Amino acid sequence: MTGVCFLAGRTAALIPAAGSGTRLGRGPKAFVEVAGKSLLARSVATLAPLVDEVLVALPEGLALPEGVPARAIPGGETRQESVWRLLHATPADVVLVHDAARPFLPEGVVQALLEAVPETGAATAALPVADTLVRGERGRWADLVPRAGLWAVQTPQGFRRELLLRAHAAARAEGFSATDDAGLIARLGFPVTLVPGDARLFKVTTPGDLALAQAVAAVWDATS
Ligand SMILES: Nc1ccn([C@@H]2O[C@H](COP(=O)(O)OP(=O)(O)OP(=O)(O)O)[C@@H](O)[C@H]2O)c(=O)n1
Ligand SMILES: C[C@](O)(CO)[C@H](O)COP(=O)(O)O
Repeated sequence: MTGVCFLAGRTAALIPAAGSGTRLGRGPKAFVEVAGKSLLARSVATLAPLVDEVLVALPEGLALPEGVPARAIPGGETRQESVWRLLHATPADVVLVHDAARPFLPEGVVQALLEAVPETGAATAALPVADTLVRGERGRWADLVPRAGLWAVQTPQGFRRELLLRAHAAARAEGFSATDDAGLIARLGFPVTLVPGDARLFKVTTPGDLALAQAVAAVWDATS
């Protein structure tokens, strides 16, 4: 174990990076570069010094970019399937699942997650919702959604690996799919700790996000 000494056992970062980046429209998204560095390389750079190993799920037939300190496996058809495969590729006791598509990961968020996991077995970075929320119908305002108590869920998400494996296995057995891993745990009735996330942890999803990422990179690269 390298950076964190309050956890017993081995820790692995699992990075689902096998998506096709359809909404961004620039090919496999993990390989898209921002200020000369791929989204994947940026995500790995924060995590590698804080865990024992980094595992990445890549699109079939693609290899890791040179110099990325990780081990790669082929990903699946969905994010959930990619994480399922990653979970089977490590013996680690604690896993941090982090989207390659969230390239600006403050170290403090990782440390907070690693401190939270021993308490409940599951924790996620998340931010309280700051905007007014509304349900729309055919482009028109239908109902106001009270935002009190609502959080926007980010990654990383940290888990005892056995617990996350159990949650994934249950979901697979029932044909259930979720947009993230913490949701699979909560669905079984287990607690998930909400750890303060960070605005810079936004997910690069659309071309507009890529423009924002270019601007953040200018500051990030100059200060970290
Ligand atoms: N079959 C898949 C699909 C997604 N991911 C990963 O899950 C993360 C979040 O997914 P998303 O942002 O939706 O990425 P894409 O699936 O690539 O985007 P899109 O839905 O626009 O195609 C990304 O790091 C992506 O690479 C994955 O590992 N395997
Ligand atoms: C896992 C996630 O990033 C948490 O917010 C999100 O659910 C991924 O969603 P996507 O539609 O697969 O990008």
